[in-house]
This record gives sequence, structure tokens and C-alpha cells, in this order.
Amino acid sequence: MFRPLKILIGTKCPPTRCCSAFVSRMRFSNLQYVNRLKEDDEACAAALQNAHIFLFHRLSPLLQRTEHRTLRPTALVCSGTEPQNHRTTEESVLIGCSEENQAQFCLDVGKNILNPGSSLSWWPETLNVPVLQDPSPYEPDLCFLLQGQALLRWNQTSGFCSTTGQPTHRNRAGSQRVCSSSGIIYYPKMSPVVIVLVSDGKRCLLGRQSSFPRGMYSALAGFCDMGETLEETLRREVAEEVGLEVHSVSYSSSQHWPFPHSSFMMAFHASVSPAHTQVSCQLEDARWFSLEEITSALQVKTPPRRGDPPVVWLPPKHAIGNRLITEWADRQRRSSLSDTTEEDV
Ligand SMILES: NC(=O)C1=CN([C@@H]2O[C@H](COP(=O)(O)OP(=O)(O)OC[C@H]3O[C@@H](n4cnc5c(N)ncnc54)[C@H](O)[C@@H]3O)[C@@H](O)[C@H]2O)C=CC1
Ligand SMILES: [Mg+2]
Repeated sequence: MFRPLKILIGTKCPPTRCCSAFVSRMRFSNLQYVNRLKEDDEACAAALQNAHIFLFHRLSPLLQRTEHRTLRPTALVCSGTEPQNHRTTEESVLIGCSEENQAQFCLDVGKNILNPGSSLSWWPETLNVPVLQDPSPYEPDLCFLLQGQALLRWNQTSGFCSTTGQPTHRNRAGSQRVCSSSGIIYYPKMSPVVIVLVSDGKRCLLGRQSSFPRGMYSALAGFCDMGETLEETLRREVAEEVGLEVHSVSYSSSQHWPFPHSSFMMAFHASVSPAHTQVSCQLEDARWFSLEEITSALQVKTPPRRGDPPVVWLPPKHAIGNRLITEWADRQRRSSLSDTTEEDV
């Protein structure tokens, strides 16, 4: 039976993962320690005795509301003095360590099966509903929880070798699995995805798929095919989904995205000729949005409820789609400001 050691409510995001300065996150000794725990099962088991273990239930993080009404992940604090139960030692996955080299793990205390009918494709439906209603205090914790969720899911769904059909066994950190028969080593996989915000200079193009939550539009996205470059994927996806040809392309940023099975999102801006903007849509809908429309859509903090009047809303702040749209809107505002200033002169 699962026996919690000590529950810590309101544990902050591990500073090395999300909150601290870049240099502090990249401290060499810290990285070296995590790498050693991945390689050395005994060191990892010892680290688990004094670790923080962040809890999930069926791949959703277990969140607690603090007295300030913010949401915080829930962690077991292992003191090293109490014996750990079998599941804690066998199923916790290593996600990093604090600046003080205290190891941090995630553990799914729910049943280790994925509900085949559940939608794992989009964040708001997958994680706790309160997050959606009050997302801002939760955001700093996000990348570390997404990483934990992705690693837990990978371990839960990689129990057998795809070559021999025999069971695979994980290392103590949960960072690799080995086939018991052939010795083939498996590492967590990510699928590369291009996400692109297309602009005609004055407007940007957003699309929606039927699987999106009601009213939500985002930048166009698509998985890279085997052998494709990022630029080829980008041109193909834009041509396939909206029938447009892009001209210039610029890189923005990237993000790990745990849905549906860990994607590595690479985000771009692209432009099309203002003379050729007629959309031929293969999605549920795709349309051009003015800066004013984007500005008001960015204000919509919660998705419309059933029965509410239709409203366009955009991916939440932590999604890279939101970042692309915000970057575009900022750039448009700056350029219209400089146009106005030039006219004044
Ligand atoms: N973080 C963000 O802001 C956003 C993330 N996304 C993510 O981008 C991903 C790709 O976007 P889509 O428009 O759905 O891609 P898509 O336009 O390539 O269409 C998905 C289809 O591609 C095929 N496919 C090819 N390779 C695949 C692979 N490795 N895994 C799964 N399906 C594969 C499947 O038939 C699937 O139904 C999705 O996982 C979505 O969650 C999408 C928009 C915003
Ligand atoms: Mg797509």
C-alpha cells in the first residue's frame, strides 16, 4: 500500500528548473550531479532517501491551493529516516535537483494506465481544472511539471521492447529503459514539430482544429516528416493547411510540449505576400486577424463556457503559440508607433 512520508504543501518550483537566473540554472556542479544520478543507480537510490517527490495522479500533477489562493504542486519530503515503500523507490522519476543538490523526483500515485478515451492532446483538459481559472500564480512551476509528466508517461507506456516484445526495465532515475532480452537501450523520445505564425504584414493567420477547446485559435503547427528540414516542414504545413506560400522565415524560440507524447516545438515567424492571402483551409477554420482583434483575444483569460457568446481566445501564456502571437503583436505596435513618429517629423 502507498504510505506517504510527509506531505509538503505549497512547495515552490525547483529554482534550478524554472525560476532562477540562467547562469544559476546552468551551474556546472548542479548539472554534473543530475547526470551522475542518471548513470549511477546506487547514487540515485541514495539521493531518493532525501529527495522532494512531486506527486501526480494519472499523469495530472497533484495541486494544493495555498492560503494566498495560489496553486502549488504537492511533494513528499523524504527525510532519510523513514523506510520508503516499494512504489516510491521503483516508480519515482528523476527530474532535477535544487541548487543545494537536493534531488527532485516525480511519482504517479494513480493507477499506471492511460485512459484510452481521455484527451491528452491539449493542456487545459489534461491538467487540473482550477489551473485554467487562475493560471498566473501557477505558471512558474510549469516547465518542471511538464517535464515530470512527460517522463512519467514515457515510462508508463514503454514497458516492452519494440524489437523483441520482451519487458523493458528502467534505471533508477527513470531516464532510460533496457530490454531484458536483447539489452537494447531506450531513451525518452520527442517528436519535432514546427509551429509558425504567418503574417501578411498587417494581419496574422490563426487556425483551429476540431480537437481544440471551443473558440481557441493558434498558430499553424505540424510534425516533421522523416528526412525533412525544419524549413521544408514549415513550407509544407502552411501549403497543406491553408494553401499559402511563405516567403521569409525567421526563428523565434522552442519549447518541450508533453502532448500527445512529447513534442519538441520549434517556433517561427513567416510572411506571405500581401497580394496572395486567399486561404484555402484544410483545418476546421483559419482566418486573418488584425492587431486590434489579437489585442482583445489576448485579454481573454478563460475559455468561454457552454452557452456563453462565441469569443476567440488564444493558447495560454505558457504555450509557445501564445509567445509567437504576443511577439507579433508587440512588433506590430512598435512598427505602427515608428510610422506615426516618422509622420510627425
Ligand atoms: N504549444 C503550443 O502552443 C501548441 C502546440 N501544438 C502541438 O503541436 C503538435 C502538432 O500539431 P498538429 O497540428 O496536430 O500536427 P499536424 O498538422 O502534423 O497533424 C497531426 C497529424 O499528423 C500525423 N503525425 C505525423 N507525425 C506524427 C507524430 N510524430 N505524432 C503524432 N502525429 C503525427 C498524425 O496523423 C496526426 O493526426 C500537437 O501535438 C499539438 O499539441 C499545436 C499548437 C500550439
Ligand atoms: Mg497542424
